[in-house]
Amino acid sequence: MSESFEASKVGTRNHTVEKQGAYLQESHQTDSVNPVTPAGSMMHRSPSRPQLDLSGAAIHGSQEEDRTPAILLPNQSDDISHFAIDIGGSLIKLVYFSRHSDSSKTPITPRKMCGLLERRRESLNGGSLRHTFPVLGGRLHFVKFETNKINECIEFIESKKLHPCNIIGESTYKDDASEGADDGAVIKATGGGAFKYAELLKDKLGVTLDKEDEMDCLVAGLNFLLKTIRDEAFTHVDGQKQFVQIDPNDMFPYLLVNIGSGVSMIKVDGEGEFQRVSGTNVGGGTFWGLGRLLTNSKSFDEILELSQKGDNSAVDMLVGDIYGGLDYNKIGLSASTIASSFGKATSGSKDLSDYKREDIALSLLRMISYNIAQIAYLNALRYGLTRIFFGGFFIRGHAYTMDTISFAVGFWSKGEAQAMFLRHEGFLGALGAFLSYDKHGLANLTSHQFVERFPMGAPCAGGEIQGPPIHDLNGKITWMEKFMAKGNEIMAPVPTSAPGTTGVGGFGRPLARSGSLRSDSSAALNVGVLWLVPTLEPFPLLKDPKRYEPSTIDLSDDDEREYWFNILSSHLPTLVGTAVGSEGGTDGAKRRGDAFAQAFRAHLARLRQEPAAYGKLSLATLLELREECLREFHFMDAYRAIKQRENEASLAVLPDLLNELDDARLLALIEGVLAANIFDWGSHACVELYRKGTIIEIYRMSRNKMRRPWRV
Ligand SMILES: Nc1ncnc2c1ncn2[C@@H]1O[C@H](COP(=O)(O)OP(=O)(O)O)[C@@H](O)[C@H]1O
Ligand SMILES: CC(C)(COP(=O)(O)O)[C@@H](O)C(=O)NCCC(=O)O
Repeated sequence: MSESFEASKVGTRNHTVEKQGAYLQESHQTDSVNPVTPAGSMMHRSPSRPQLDLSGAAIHGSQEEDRTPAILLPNQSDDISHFAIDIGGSLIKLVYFSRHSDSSKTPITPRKMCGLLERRRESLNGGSLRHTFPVLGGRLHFVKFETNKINECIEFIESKKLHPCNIIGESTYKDDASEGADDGAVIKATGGGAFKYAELLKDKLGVTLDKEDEMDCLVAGLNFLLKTIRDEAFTHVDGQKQFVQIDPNDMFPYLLVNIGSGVSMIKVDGEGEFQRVSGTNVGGGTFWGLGRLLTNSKSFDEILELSQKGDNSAVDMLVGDIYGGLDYNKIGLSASTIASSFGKATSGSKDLSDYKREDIALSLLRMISYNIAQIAYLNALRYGLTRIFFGGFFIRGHAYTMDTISFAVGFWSKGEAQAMFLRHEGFLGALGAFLSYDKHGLANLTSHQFVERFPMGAPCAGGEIQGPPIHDLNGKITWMEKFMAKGNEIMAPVPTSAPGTTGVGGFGRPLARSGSLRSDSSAALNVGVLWLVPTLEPFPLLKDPKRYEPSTIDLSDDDEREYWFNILSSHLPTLVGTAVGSEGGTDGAKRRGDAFAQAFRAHLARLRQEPAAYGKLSLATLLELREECLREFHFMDAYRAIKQRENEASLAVLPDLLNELDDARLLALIEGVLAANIFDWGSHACVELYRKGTIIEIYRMSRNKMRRPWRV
């Protein structure tokens, strides 16, 4: 039981909050798909739903000393971190997996793991391991690097030890005498760099790249995201982000426009059924390359930042410039429509240095975005498609870019087609490559089996680690303290971008809400860490599990959101006190408590700026975020001390209570559970009751007074 909120919510709102408890842990068997690519090549997927191999399971460490000893599953075939890589013309994208378990408690080194796997293989006569592919509980991380700094990527892989074992458990250690030891790990790779850098990766990491086709991977990655990840796709119009619920049974056809260095346009008709229908060499590389030359910017983000302060009418030739300030009404062009991007620069009297870098940056961004959007629309028209997904890192979650593309698609299609964007925009290929490992069976997972988390840890991009390493608690706290001491506001690891107005007919200056973009490294580009909980299944007695929505308080309403943000902020000191108290109130716990408060405040600040930053915001997701934040700072149960006290009080009155109960025991039990559940979510009335009385009184009140539309 937890006292979640202090401040009042009495009477004014009448919400029903259900806990996300409608999932239960169970594994079940589903058939896998074996999609056929257009070229006729089979995309291999796991033939069966995975099982945990529990044989030989043993407690690791002493049960007396350790309250939560780790359980070793020595015969579990693939408890290994590993990755897939997409090496593009501009950026390297890495998707890597890490196990759930606390590595400090289960010090299984990759070498040990290889040994375990070798023994396992021997015991199976080298046979069936390849055919048992358990889906693992663990986390999927998303990281990117600049391709021209590939060595930083290699260092990252080495530092995280992602590469020592290959996907079928073959040892990669040169000194290991076992069969296959010289083969090295086999890593799934896509993008042109999978060919270009194969030798380099072999030399430096000893890994062999198993190349997967780039288009196959893009499509597989996007299909997976649309089917599996909640709040993946969204529209972006006039600075407003709106998540789109995609029906997994009605996803096709659609057009994927992947804006990387160049642009590929792919018509997707089904799982593994697609055709690259078009492309253009005027893409993200063009923007970055030309932009660098023209503005002398040092980074991609610098150009985006410049563009936020620019006025393109100083560079672009507008219809009004040509028509003496008039609209060209007959063909529907207003005076402010861009007639010719960079058209004003034809004037012989001006040099590059006479133009403002900001204006050039905006003009370029609009030129490239409009052009791609227009080609996309024409292809959608050509094939009768109305849904267009834009991916690739050119988008970079940048509001102005998305608004511009949306405007152009809407304008040209007269509202018939819709531009949609993706939170994992640039990771489609890497994800597709990761999914192509036979063993995961990931493609069969459902949205219930993923949870996205946004840790305060160190997002890493371009080789630079921002903030503390994700698993180092002490480093993380020190980092928080350092910033607190400086009086700096720590922002959660996601970027803000300035929404602005745009339009074919307008040249309005973008309205920068924040002064600057958050650094690309801190961005993690609206992408959190995906936790795989493959054993989660929807509660089978739900009337319509697909439509079940556990979060009933939607925080997209400004007032509602502000209300809850204030409640959570004002309750924070009490929560920290409770959490620290539950850990004995030690100095160490206080330090962690302060760091937790700082981290959670940073998340709230981030969400105040951009409520949809982490997906659709509801009260349930906000509370989960807070819980996750507590766990990040190792408060596994903030209410432990209260629970202990309450349990003791409850046990003291239990005999009397049992005597009171009549035949309706089951009903009483369910009512009690529901009452506790409601209390858990912090109704003010319950909190007050709890202050004045005891748990037994709450229970009695729930039985006698509360009348809800329960079925029992
Ligand atoms: N930090 C960055 N460095 C370079 N390019 C970036 C960065 N962030 C976004 N971009 C944009 O992303 C494009 C690359 O997108 P991406 O989808 O990774 O394609 P590719 O596979 O060709 O590398 C670049 O051309 C540039 O427009
Ligand atoms: C060659 C590519 C598939 C490589 O992918 P990228 O690294 O740009 O993501 C892409 O750059 C592209 O589709 N270029 C456009 C070529 C054209 O159709 O004109």
